[in-house]
Amino acid sequence: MSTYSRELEVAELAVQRAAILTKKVFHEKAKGTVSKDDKSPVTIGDFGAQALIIQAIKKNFPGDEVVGEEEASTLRDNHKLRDEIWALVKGTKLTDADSEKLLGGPVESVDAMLNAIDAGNSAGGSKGRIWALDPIDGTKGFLRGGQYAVCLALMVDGEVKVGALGCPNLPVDDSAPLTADSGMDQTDAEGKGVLFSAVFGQGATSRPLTAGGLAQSKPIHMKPVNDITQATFCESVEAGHSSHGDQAAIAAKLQITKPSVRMDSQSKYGSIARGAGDIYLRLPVSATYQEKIWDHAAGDLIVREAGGQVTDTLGRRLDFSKGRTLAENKGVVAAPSAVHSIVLDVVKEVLSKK
Ligand SMILES: Nc1ncnc2c1ncn2[C@@H]1O[C@H](COP(=O)(O)O)[C@@H](OP(=O)(O)O)[C@H]1O
Ligand SMILES: [Mg+2]
Ligand SMILES: [Mg+2]
Ligand SMILES: [Mg+2]
Repeated sequence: MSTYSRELEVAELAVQRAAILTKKVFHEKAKGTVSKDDKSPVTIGDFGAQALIIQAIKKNFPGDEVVGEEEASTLRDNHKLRDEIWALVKGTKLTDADSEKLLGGPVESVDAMLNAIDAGNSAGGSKGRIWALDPIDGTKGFLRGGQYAVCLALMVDGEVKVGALGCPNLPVDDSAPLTADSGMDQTDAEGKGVLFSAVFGQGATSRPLTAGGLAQSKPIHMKPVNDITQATFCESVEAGHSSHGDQAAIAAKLQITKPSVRMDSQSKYGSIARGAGDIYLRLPVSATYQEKIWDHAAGDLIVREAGGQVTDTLGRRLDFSKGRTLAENKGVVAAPSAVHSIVLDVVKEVLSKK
């Protein structure tokens, strides 16, 4: 067995199972949205997916820690919300019985569910085996029927070794043209739903996210950019997460005329890794915001294993060993290795003039 093959299998199946739950939530009218302290939304889908994934990790790798985005305190007070999530979690399993067994089976009780959610409380750091989990990345995209991703990565001694990204609303076809988030037309109909994954040193792959899809793994590679003026940029939909103005100035300096493709979540990393887009820029809007490790860990590895380079806007590799945030980084520049330095130079030039 190759290194981390069991971790990869568990990660892929756990992401696949969690995506069954998030899709179900999307198709129900009431998504059980609550606002967190920072005013960002969290839904019953985020909580349910976190519970299912941590359950699978703890059953398979009891000594591992998890840095998960969500925590259960709201649910301990709000029993209506808690019970809605429990009904979902209880009813979600993989259709393949052997795979379900590999994940360790169902969550046993409401209390076990709350405890699983709260087990995502690791402080992170540079020692040992720590998983980074974003049960729904791009919650705003999820709510509007756009892109979102179920994101899971294993870090060992602060370095990402395994990454899995489930993107229920991206096309399965790696060569499908990239389309900007445009709302309700991107729902998870047949033909939609892709799972990207990577193991350090072993390349990156994509496959259908749906049942049976795990056997259809294909290697993915970034597209060579022979003429930078023809490159396609991906950026956040939310102008508060990445500066659209700075992106436009950088594109103009590189003489890129194609409009950027705006999409929520780490689906941007997956899309450039398979050559549907070329460059992902995340340009800091606030001087104080620290990026969260769960928003980047899986995507960083998948892009690098597909032939890309990922740094921050100052050219430093993303450092996942600093705790729950990328405390030593500012923004993200992800591009094919051959053109990364060209893009980075222009990013530095534009940002230094501000
Ligand atoms: N001011 C800010 N700057 C950058 N990212 C931010 C931010 N505020 C929130 N985010 C993060 O942006 C993520 C979405 O990224 P994107 O814009 O690429 O879709 C959110 O993930 P969640 O949706 O999991 O909360 C959240 O963690
Ligand atoms: Mg969030
Ligand atoms: Mg996120
Ligand atoms: Mg999230």
